[in-house]
Amino acid sequence: MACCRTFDHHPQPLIGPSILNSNLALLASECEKLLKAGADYLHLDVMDGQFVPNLTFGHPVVKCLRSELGPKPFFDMHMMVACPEKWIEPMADAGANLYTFHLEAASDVESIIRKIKESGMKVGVGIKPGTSVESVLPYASLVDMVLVMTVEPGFGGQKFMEPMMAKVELLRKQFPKLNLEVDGGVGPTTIDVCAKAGANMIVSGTAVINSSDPGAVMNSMREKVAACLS
Ligand SMILES: O=C(CO)[C@H](O)[C@H](O)COP(=O)(O)O
Ligand SMILES: [Fe+2]
Repeated sequence: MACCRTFDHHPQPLIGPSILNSNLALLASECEKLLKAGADYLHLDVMDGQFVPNLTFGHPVVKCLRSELGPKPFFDMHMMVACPEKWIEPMADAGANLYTFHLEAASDVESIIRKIKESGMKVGVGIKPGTSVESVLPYASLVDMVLVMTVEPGFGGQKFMEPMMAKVELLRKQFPKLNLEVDGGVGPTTIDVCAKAGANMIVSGTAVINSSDPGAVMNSMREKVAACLS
């Protein structure tokens, strides 16, 4: 099981299933199944209907999930919200471990990073497909993780955008110790390019959830990432 320690060392291969397309009415048991099958962390997609044209859940659900699952599982909050600063304290209080906001939604990036750190959570910053990698470079040394979106945020089950790998390559080259996450359309058919580009945190939704053997899918992706990191 991953924990905050993960972010204090050289990047590790970590698989974080996205529960977006799972049965949300059975959220806790779906998460338990994924953790038992070998998930390193849980990627929880928060959408507010403003930053993206879709709506999921917020901190009250995360708080209940924490209480159901106990203190161990690592919660990676993918905050697809228009006002990222608004939810920092509620998410920290709900038991979130990593708070990833979108650069496009932030008016004062450094202040948001500082507030997240003060709340005790790790910090991630994400960029949408249309956002240049150059725009995130000034913040890469201030955060624990950079998320490169490989689909337009808002929905699971979309097609992987391979041109985004150039962003991952550049970030890995300039920041060898940084955690780099890819999210969107990642699964057995797209993991190779992600691993070769240098991603170490792999979000995978439908490819894991729809598989008859989620554990095997996650293990195989982890091995591919590990082979490229070493
Ligand atoms: O952030 C997301 C969408 O905005 C999801 O994390 C992502 O789409 C995962 O699902 P899939 O692997 O099915 O694409
Ligand atoms: Fe996500």
